[in-house]
This record gives sequence, C-alpha cells and structure tokens, in this order.
Amino acid sequence: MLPVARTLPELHAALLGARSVGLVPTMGYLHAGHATLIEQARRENSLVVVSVFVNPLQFGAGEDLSRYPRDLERDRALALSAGADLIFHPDTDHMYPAGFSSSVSVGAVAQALEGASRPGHFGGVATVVLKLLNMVGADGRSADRAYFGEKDWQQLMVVRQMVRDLNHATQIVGVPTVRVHDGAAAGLALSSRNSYLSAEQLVRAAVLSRALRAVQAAYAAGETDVAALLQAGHRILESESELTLDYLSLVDEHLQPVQTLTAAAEVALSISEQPRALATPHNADMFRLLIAARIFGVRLIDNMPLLGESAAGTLASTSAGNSAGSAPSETAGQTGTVKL
Ligand SMILES: Nc1ncnc2c1ncn2[C@@H]1O[C@H](COP(=O)(O)OP(=O)(O)OP(=O)(O)O)[C@@H](O)[C@H]1O
Ligand SMILES: CC(C)(CO)[C@@H](O)C(=O)[O-]
Ligand code: BAL
Repeated sequence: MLPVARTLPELHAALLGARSVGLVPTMGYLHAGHATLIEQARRENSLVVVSVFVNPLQFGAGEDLSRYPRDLERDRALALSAGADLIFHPDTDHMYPAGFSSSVSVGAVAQALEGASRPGHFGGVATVVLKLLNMVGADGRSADRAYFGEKDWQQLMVVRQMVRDLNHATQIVGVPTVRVHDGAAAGLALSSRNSYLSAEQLVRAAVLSRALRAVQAAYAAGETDVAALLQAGHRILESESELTLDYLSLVDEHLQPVQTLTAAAEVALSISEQPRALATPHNADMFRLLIAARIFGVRLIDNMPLLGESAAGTLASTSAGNSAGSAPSETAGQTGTVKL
C-alpha cells in the first residue's frame, strides 16, 4: 500500500536524498485525469508525491467544502497504480496552525472568470500551492516540478504567474485535459465533482464540451465575429433545461476576456468589452474558450483552444466521473492562426 505522510517531518524523512521530486497537488477523489498528471511526474522525477488536501481557503461561503468527496484508501490505490511513491495528506491544522495569517494575492490573471465568480478562490489556491511547493521538496529544496491539469486553465495561469513573479524554483508543468471519449457522455472532462451526478446527468453534462466544440466548429467554418462564435455555443447550451450558464468566454493569452457570454437563461449577450471580430487568420492559437456552468446544481468548468483539437487523446471509459485506466493526452490538432 502506498505510504501516507501526514506531517512535514514525516514528509521530509520520506524525501531524504531524492534526486528530484515531482509534486501532483490534488484535493483527492482521484480519477484518470489525476492519473495522467502522476504518470507524467513519474516519467520526469525520481520521486513522485501526490498531495491530497481539501483546502478550506479556496472555498467560498455556501460552496461544497463539507460535502467535497473524500476517499483516501481509494486515492492510495489509484496513485500507486499511476506510479506515485507517496501521498502527502496533512490535516487542516497542520497546514494552517493557530496564528497563520499570510496569503498570496495574484493580479490580473486571477481577477476575471473564476476569480470574479468565486471571490477569494485564487488567493486560497495560490497560498496553498506556494506552501505545498515549499514543503514537498528533498533536502531543504522545494519541489523540482509540480503538475497541474489544463482542465483548470485559469488556475494553471495563476500558478505560473505566481511562480514567475516570486522567482520560485519549482518548474510548473501543464498537462492536457482528459475526457470521456466514448459512450453517451463522450467529451465530458473528468472531474471529481462529476461524482455528484448520476449516470444520466453525466451524459447531459457533456453539453459543456459540445458547446465549446460548436464554437470551434463555427470558427473553423469561417465565422470570425466573436459574438456570433459565442452564440454558436449558446445555441447548444440552450438545449439543456437543467443548465445555468455562469460564463462562456473567449480569452486571450493573458486570460483577458475578449468577450463573455453570461446567464443563458437571459439569452442576451453580456459583452464585457466592445465586440471584436477575429479578422485574418493569424495567431488563433493565442485564444481559448472557457466555460463554467451549473448543471443539476453542480458547478463544472471546461475549456478548449479556439482552434479545434483532434479527437485523439481522450479516455475510453464508461464511467465519466472517476474511472482509472489508460488516458492518453489531448493534443492540439490544428495549426491555423487568427488575429484580433
Ligand atoms: N480531466 C482532467 N484532466 C487533466 N487534469 C485534471 C483533470 N481533472 C482535474 N485535473 C487536475 O488535477 C489537479 C487536481 O485537481 P482536483 O483535485 O481539484 O480535481 P478536479 O477533478 O479538478 O476536482 P473538481 O471537480 O473539484 O474541480 C488539478 O491540477 C486539475 O487541473
Ligand atoms: C491545486 C489545488 C490542489 C490547490 O488546492 C486545487 O485547486 C486543485 O485540486 O485543483
Ligand atoms: N480543481 C479546482 C479546485 C476547486 O474548484 O476548488
């Protein structure tokens, strides 16, 4: 069975003498998306640590902190089979002892979208990630590499910004999103919160990825007006009565929204900036589509590049939530470009 360190001394004893340490930060309830992060860390480091910590700092009032799914024994089995050497599973009191009073604040990249919908969220993420990078290292170093999923695209950008700004030594590695690739839920991004949904609801939750694909298809068919592109996604979302859109946004490489569509129920486009058209095909690879929505009351997020991806690299699975198994990476499929 995979060893579990619960305190910093236990962790440092286990890491003693390791040539390189790869950290995979998680909140547990592991699935095949997490497995790809662990597998990549395994290939690139002599020792792989998976942290399992449901971080209270990144949950807002009324969010699902208390009901967030937890199953450490299951996580140990999955992490072991994916190639981890150790789980770091600290108590909340160990991470935030009495008197803890610091926080990390990241600028512009953390403000829009998830930052706006979940005030305080990225402060909590940045604070715990910085602590984990510092804690999970061998012989007084910080972690050599840390692995984050592209499924949480804005989080990946926030962590990169923090590490760059603060001259942190850990290398941040982004790993492509793992999706269900066959069956009725095909396209759905794996997520721990998928476990809140029934099999039938998971099939319907695949509407998020279908909406993103519809925008990609509209762009590929020659549409360059951003509002019209987002409307192509909106038409797909409208077909799902149990969905409430938080945002569907086209963002640039700095995560700044070019245009955002909100509240599907109101149908109207809410435009955060002046409408802009994607003129000549140039630099399209800079743009990304991000979506957040509640479906059957569960808030899910997803994202894709504006330029479509190949269907390769998704997960063959009948369980959309938390199946293990092989999960090749998603790859960028097209090489066309676009310019604002
Ligand atoms: N489908 C996925 N593909 C690739 N990476 C993923 C996937 N799902 C989660 N990850 C990554 O795993 C890491 C840990 O995420 P976390 O434990 O929050 O899981 P999650 O499935 O994203 O959970 P939640 O449902 O709460 O968002 C993050 O870096 C996240 O981006
Ligand atoms: C990075 C992280 C483990 C920090 O708590 C969390 O936000 C997550 O699981 O994506
Ligand atoms: N994977 C994102 C963590 C969160 O939603 O809090």
